[in-house]
Amino acid sequence: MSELIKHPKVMKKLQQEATEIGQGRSMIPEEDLEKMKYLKAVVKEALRLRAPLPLLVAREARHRVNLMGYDILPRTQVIINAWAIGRDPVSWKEPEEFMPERFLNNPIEYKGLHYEFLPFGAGRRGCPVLLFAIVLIEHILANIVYKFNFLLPNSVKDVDLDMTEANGVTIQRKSPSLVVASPRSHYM
Ligand code: HEM
Repeated sequence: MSELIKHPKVMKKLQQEATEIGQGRSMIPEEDLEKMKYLKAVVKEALRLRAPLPLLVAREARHRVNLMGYDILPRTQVIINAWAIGRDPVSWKEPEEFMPERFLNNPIEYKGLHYEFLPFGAGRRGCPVLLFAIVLIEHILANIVYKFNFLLPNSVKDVDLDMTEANGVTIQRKSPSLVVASPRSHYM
């Protein structure tokens, strides 16, 4: 939500898609989420730039491996930084920018097969509820942007929104998110 509020053009495009798919109904049903290609790109981009669990569950090396010149001995604890992987300039153009368009017509998925994008981890310790989490996020986001506009209070400008992240196991903004939600008239 913070990235959407900071990027009003992205929010507008997402709301246009929601209006098209919602067709004036009281709610966008789960079965229509598949048609919302821009929504899916927005969710992926948020997971790339703001990986909610930045460090994956720690692993232990089973064999000796040489990785980019580093010798990793058996039983070494390895911590994988999914947050940094999602911002690696080798894999991502303008990695610090929030640009959902990068995921349109792009086969990269978060299911643990594309190692440049691991918001849910990978392998046998990968997040077991990935599909449930994605449906929840998409369904809630589709419906709140369908029904509401969001403005920053106290004349704060979107460009000035402080996106500093707090330290912790999960990522969240350091300052609280204060927004004013107003109903969209007839969801238009
Ligand atoms: C946006 C939502 C979520 C994200 C981005 C996320 C991400 C992750 C990540 C990165 C891991 C570590 C994977 C690895 O090390 O390879 C993980 C593990 C796990 N997640 Fe999620 N998760 C989300 C939601 C949830 C929810 C809603 C639940 C429970 C209802 C959940 C339950 C778990 C559990 C139990 C593990 C540990 C699996 C294991 O160690 O074997 N996650 N999740």
